[in-house]
Amino acid sequence: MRKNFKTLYTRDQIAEQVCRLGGEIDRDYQNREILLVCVLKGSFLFFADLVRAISCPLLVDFVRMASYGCETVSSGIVEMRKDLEFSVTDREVLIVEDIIDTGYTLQSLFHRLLERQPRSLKVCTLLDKRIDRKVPIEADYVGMTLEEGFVVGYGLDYQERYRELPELYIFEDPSSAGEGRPL
Ligand SMILES: O=P(O)(O)OC[C@H]1O[C@H](OP(=O)(O)OP(=O)(O)O)[C@H](O)[C@@H]1O
Ligand code: HPA
Ligand SMILES: [Mg+2]
Repeated sequence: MRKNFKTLYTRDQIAEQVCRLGGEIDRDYQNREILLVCVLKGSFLFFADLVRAISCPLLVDFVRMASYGCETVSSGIVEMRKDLEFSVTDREVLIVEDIIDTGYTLQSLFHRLLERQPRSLKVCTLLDKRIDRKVPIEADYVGMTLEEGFVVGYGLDYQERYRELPELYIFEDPSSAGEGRPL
């Protein structure tokens, strides 16, 4: 293992939480159709696993939000680079995020979708990092809480790298980006 990657959650630990979340969502939606919204890019692997852990009927759609660029600190300016294709009006909508950190990304998306008058609007996040939260926004379904650190792997990036790693890691040394990968 390279010293700049510290394992946060293994594949099995992630799978266990995804399975739990799928069960909670099934219990709450009671077989009603859900429009699941994948927040690209970071959520793509979590989303792909979560849809297969849910038994309710569902539709999938994708938005692209971005605020971090190449930094590990949010710019606070959230761009919607790709909108949904489905209308959310009168649908049961569930936003699927990989991580809530400052909350700026989710807040921006949540308010945009709320204006379109969904029947319900909820949030599921794999990781909830509360320490740097700048706006009061909470998820309805949380995989794991995170105390501190910048996370990569399982969809999450640092400067667009490491999304493909199957586990979640704390990335300890941004200055070494690109030099190594966990072995
Ligand atoms: O709560 P916040 O501080 O807003 O941070 C969370 C968001 O930041 C990351 O997206 P990013 O802007 O890096 O785009 P990406 O998903 O393409 O990596 C992450 O995937 C979340 O969507
Ligand atoms: O810890 C993180 N990792 C990757 N992207 C992020 N965006 C906000 N926080 C993070
Ligand atoms: Mg990112």
